[in-house]
Amino acid sequence: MSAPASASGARVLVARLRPQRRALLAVAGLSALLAAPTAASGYTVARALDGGFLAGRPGTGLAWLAVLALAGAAGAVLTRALYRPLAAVVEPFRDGLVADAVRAGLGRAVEDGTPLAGATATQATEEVETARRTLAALLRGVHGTVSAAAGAVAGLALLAPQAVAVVLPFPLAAVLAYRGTVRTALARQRRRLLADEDLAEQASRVFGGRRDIASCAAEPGAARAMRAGIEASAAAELAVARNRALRALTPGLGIEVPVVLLFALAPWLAASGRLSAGEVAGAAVYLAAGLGPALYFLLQGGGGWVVDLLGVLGRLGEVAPVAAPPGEAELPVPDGSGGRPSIVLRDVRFSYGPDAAPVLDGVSEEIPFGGHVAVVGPSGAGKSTLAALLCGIHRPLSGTVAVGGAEPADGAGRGRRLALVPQEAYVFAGTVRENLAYLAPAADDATLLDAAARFGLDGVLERLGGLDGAVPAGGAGLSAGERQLLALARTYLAPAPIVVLDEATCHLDPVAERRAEEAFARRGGTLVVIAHRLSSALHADRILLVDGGRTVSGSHADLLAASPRYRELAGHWEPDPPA
Ligand SMILES: Nc1ncnc2c1ncn2[C@@H]1O[C@H](COP(=O)(O)OP(=O)(O)OP(=O)(O)O)[C@@H](O)[C@H]1O
Repeated sequence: MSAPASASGARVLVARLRPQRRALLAVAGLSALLAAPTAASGYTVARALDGGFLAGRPGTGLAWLAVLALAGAAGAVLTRALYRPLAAVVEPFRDGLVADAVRAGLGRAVEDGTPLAGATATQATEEVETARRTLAALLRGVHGTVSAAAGAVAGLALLAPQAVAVVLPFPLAAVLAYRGTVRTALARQRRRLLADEDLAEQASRVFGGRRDIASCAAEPGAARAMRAGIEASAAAELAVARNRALRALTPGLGIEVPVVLLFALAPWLAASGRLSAGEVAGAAVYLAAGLGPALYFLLQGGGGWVVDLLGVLGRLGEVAPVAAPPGEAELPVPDGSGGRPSIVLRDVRFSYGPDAAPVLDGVSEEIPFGGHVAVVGPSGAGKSTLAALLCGIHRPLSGTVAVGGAEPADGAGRGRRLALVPQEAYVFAGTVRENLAYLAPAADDATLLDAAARFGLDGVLERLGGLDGAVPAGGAGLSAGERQLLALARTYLAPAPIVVLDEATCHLDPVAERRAEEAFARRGGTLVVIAHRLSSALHADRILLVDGGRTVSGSHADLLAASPRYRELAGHWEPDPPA
């Protein structure tokens, strides 16, 4: 369990850090410069002792210590300069994770009808915040300690190459011992995250249903369920803490043991002429002040943070993938499904309340794959109700509705089977690209521009500043028609093979409406248009008249001949726009 978790956590980490490459390079560059003051530390101490204080030249010793102080000051200036690029890495990283978690939660809600519940909130807030805080702490710690460790090893190799072979195996052994505990740590951390999510889910169910719980006197059962969740979460937390305690022992092996060894051997090293007193002191400085903080950071703080970060990112990667959901290869619209019809309504009855008169009463229709159907009828006849039944917004009281072979409200991927454009076009704050590509995140710029051109959006794009132009919240500054065109182009790009336009062109002039319907007709797939103009109906393969709870369908000529209601409607419609 732990290996895939860490691998998927690492994938999310890489994917989310990739856009911040430049800031990361700045962090790495400044960190490399920070190695210099540490590399100088042991050497200056050795020279201060051997060439200064121990040689009876305190002035020289003080001068070397002044060099040490200057190196420390330079390190402080470099550390300060690091904070700007660090922020440029961490904040966009958090924003990206929040966007992934919210997008995935909404995607599940739209596609599978999974309600947006406590787990999504925990993912988008608690888990993302843990990831942000951990990454920030890691980067802050890593830049100083990695450079200090590199500086210490380089300095030690220059000052006392003989000491390197004696001293370095200890920190390496400590790292290996620590590594042995990581696998268990990852598994335990994942169990803790799942327990927290279960608890949040349980709490949102219990709090959401508290009135029902009170009215059924089900409080003891609800309390038992909550207690079980809390106990599971506490047990998982305890298991993580135990693992941490074990790991906390490893740094001593890496640093304290070799420092003691070095001092124990110092008389022999000095007497045999292998190391001077100053070099022993310098080597101890490298160990304690250079390698020591790095190892403590790695094994006590940073290593645990890596485990936490990979664990939490692994979990986020499971529920909120960074990669765009549908690839371009999945997008093409099927041109048929083994001869099965695209939409089937069988004896559908629907009313808005138990005592309300049915809006639809015994409707049976079949729409083939690739069909283009216009739904017409007098105001209040039930056209939008029919569209809502097709989309699974309402369920029939009796009878069945099947869309793309499945019940509209159920099943995974319903958003990939059918897309609805309602009369009120939804346009959100973001770029034009984000608005267009919302249902087809994998679409490239050329595809987006092509779709925009098909809907006559070139002028709008030019005005807003192209695909990167900003769309204000609610589409402020765009006309109702322009908002509809954006929503239509977005749906045009969607993978769904069945599209329902519910008066989605009502704010367009007849020419723009015609262009939009032609674009959808050429796109392929099944098109159901709730029409408000005769021209829309005339361009469809089939017209479906909703009237008095029933439907009649046929061609324009069929309906003119058979239906007085249709003749009446056709008489009131605007004439066709001039060609
Ligand atoms: N949420 C609702 N609750 C109760 N009744 C509703 C609801 N929505 C629609 N109705 C009623 O159901 C009937 C059908 O409404 P619907 O909106 O489907 O008609 P329509 O043919 O789309 O009308 P229009 O062309 O005016 O948009 C109407 O009598 C309407 O008042």
